[in-house]
Amino acid sequence: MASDIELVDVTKRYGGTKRAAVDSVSMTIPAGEIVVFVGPSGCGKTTTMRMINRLIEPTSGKITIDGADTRSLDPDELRRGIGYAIQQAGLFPHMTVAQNVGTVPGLLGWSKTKVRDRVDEMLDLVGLDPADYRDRFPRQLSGGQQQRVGVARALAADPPVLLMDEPFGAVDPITRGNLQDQLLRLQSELGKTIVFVTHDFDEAVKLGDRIAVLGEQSRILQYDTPEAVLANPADDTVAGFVGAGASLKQLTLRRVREVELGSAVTAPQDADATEIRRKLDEAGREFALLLDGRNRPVSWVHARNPRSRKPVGDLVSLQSTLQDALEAILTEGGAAVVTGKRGEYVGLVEIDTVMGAVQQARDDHAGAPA
Ligand SMILES: Nc1ncnc2c1ncn2[C@@H]1O[C@H](COP(=O)(O)OP(=O)(O)OP(=O)(O)O)[C@@H](O)[C@H]1O
Repeated sequence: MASDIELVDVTKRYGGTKRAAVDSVSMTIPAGEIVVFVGPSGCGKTTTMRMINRLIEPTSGKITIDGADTRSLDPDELRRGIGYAIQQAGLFPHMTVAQNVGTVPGLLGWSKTKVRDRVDEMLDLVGLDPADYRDRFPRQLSGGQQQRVGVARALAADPPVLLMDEPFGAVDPITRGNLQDQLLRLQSELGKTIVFVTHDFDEAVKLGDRIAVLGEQSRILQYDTPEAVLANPADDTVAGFVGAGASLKQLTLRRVREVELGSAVTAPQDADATEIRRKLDEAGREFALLLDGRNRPVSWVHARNPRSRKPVGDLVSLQSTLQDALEAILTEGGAAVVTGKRGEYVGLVEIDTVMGAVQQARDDHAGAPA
């Protein structure tokens, strides 16, 4: 279950300020997508997001969720239908994990057993063993665990809409990466409409189905898919946000399974030198990939010296990104070896394929020069 969100000429002027914090923003957030607001500090991201659940009341303009004008709804009721996760999780310190996660279902009048089951289900979903964590207090959790509980709480009442304001801002980069992966996994099952605020353009690229790059007063500088924003930034400000390495970032968006794989000359690892040389001569290649009895890559051999073998190091899977493949190509030299579900050899990613993918993204999104 997911809902469209529509903002029409939404403006927020805080009391006592001359300039609007958010000036006449209009946008549609499609049902079931993750839309990321990214922009500099103070540009109005949080204000724009909080107007959706009326934690901040718009000065003018209209916001609808599934066509219903949010002004026509009771704010408390509206907020119960919208999950909300914020930086540092915002957990109630005097409540246990279970009480935190169960807050909204409790307010909605669910029975005790139903709330308890739901809490356990949500903790499982975000990778925390309920038996271990249910009765802890927030201070007894790491930063990353608190963030997970924050996400579990936001999801507990199964709201069609989720607002996430820098929810992973306060954790180290590795935990942050794990939390992002987990959110993407959850979203592939849940298909919520998610509005996500971040300062971090790389996070926006990773998570967003679409990115709204916001400037001063939440002016929308560009609203498009990450691929399109990277390949063709709308103006210099957006280009500045994209930063250096746009091509490398493009590669994080493409998976190995999406490109045509090359093939290596292969031989069983116990093949003799003459046999290997014959195969290489036939194919006009220099290197052969030796496989074990279950077709798993073991080592590379060179035609000139078939007895000296170089173990295969970095492998990539069909799920890996092309950036992972490039990394493997650079460390391994030559090509990245791709393996399937059971570790079996399925093909190679070569450097030309990687370069072709970057070029293709540019061609696909080539617009009028900004
Ligand atoms: N309660 C308030 N009263 C007056 N001005 C406010 C208030 N809250 C925010 N502002 C101003 O509104 C503008 C937008 O703030 P907002 O928090 O929405 O920006 P943001 O893009 O989320 O920033 P950050 O990334 O730093 O969190 C800022 O200039 C801020 O100073």
